[in-house]
Amino acid sequence: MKVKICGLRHKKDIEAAVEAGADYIGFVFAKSRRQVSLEEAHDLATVIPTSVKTVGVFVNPSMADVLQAVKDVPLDIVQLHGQESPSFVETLGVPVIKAITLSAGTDLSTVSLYPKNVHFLLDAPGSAYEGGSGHVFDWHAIEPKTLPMGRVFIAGGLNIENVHQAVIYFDPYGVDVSSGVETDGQKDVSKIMRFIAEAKGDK
Ligand SMILES: O=C(O)c1ccccc1N[C@@H]1O[C@H](COP(=O)(O)O)[C@@H](O)[C@H]1O
Repeated sequence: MKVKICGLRHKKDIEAAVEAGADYIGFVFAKSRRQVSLEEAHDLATVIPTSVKTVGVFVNPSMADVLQAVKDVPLDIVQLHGQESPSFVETLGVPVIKAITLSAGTDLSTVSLYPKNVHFLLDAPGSAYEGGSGHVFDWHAIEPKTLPMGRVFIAGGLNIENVHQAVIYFDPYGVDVSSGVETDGQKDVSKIMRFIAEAKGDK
């Protein structure tokens, strides 16, 4: 099971996540209380080994901004959390995780319109920002077999208590967390380590 820890802003948290076995480290460039600048992400990325992928999170960015970040940080993958179209993703030409926010009436048939190498991330709708709300979407509104689960990350309100259930229910490619590994709005190293162990089943 792949694990992405998102919204990291301090080297000590990144080092703990890498040490515990995180596969992806996410930097939020979108408007958020977790937002980092390109310069900050570049400095933070110096403690990430090449075996761990760096992911930049954007909401409806310009192509130029994304490509600048890919080059400057550098980023391995771009996570698009807005209404970015299949043609935007195709033209971008870099590895993409496309977020799909799930609420009543979300049309999942759009998934098939994106390039076949795109990964998807299922998330709850945002509240203050476009993501990272800590809210869980209605898992049972989704029939896992209708989605390419080998290319899907589950996100949205995951934490130490529910991540094992999410892994069993969806059997996804990976899981993704931000709020659930925080205490009082700050990343919590102990929660990061326990989350990764729970997700990977090596408690
Ligand atoms: O984390 C944010 O602040 C954020 C802001 C804007 C778009 C996406 C964002 N985060 C992504 O949302 C998922 C779910 O977050 P949570 O675990 O429910 O807090 C997170 O993993 C990020 O990929």
